[in-house]
Amino acid sequence: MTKLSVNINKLATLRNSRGGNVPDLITSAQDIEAFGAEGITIHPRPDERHIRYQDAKDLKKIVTTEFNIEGNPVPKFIDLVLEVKPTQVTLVPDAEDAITSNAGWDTQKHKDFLVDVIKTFKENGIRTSIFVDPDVEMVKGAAKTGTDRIELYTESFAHQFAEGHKEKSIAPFAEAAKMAHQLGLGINAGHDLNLDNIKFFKEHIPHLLEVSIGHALICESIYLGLENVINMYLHRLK
Ligand SMILES: CC(=O)[C@@H](O)[C@H](O)COP(=O)(O)O
Ligand SMILES: NCC(=O)COP(=O)(O)O
Repeated sequence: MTKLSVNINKLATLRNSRGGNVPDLITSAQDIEAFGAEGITIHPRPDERHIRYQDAKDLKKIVTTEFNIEGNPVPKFIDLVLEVKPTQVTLVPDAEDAITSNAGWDTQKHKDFLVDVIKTFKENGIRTSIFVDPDVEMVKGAAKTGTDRIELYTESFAHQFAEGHKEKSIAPFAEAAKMAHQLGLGINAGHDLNLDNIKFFKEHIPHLLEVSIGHALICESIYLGLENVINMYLHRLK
């Protein structure tokens, strides 16, 4: 059974674009859970361009499924996570100016740093996951950090899958996942997963515990909801 955690960054982007509180992230998260999602993911970035640090605190009060906070463990982020105490923290090596996450950890180069922060989070009862590329050596390095789980960075899979290279797209992920399972690591995955590629990914990655999906899920929701909403307006305008 693979849990679906919905990343609500894009709802915050929409809210912030108008300066008000529409859509309301609290109501949205509650509805997303009511519709069956098994987790809520947020990825506050240092510039707070979508999720604000205050959102993390407010969401903690109402999320009843798994609450997953992702981000680069800079001091401000570590303090936030220790205060909020989500179910899971996912560590991502984001550059400050990155448009979106674009690489996994070098788990060998950053081993000592990761060991330290992971220990701190685990001592506070927070499950840890670290974002890694589908590279067996990086998975082996992850196992040495003490993390509970890894999150496989699926951008390369999604890109190659969309170009029709299905077998090539999944091969490194299947290998990395096999190694992670052998080493006792839980397996999450995320980035650019969507309605077209998720079934294939799930079928080829055994022991997949959780996927976090945001950008595509919100775009798909807008598109698949358009017909319904346009008709509701037309009905009211009769
Ligand atoms: C780690 C990851 O892949 C996602 O959290 C993604 O980075 C979402 O962040 P943005 O919504 O800022 O693109
Ligand atoms: N961890 C990945 C995530 O939360 C969502 O990524 P995306 O679906 O917005 O690419």
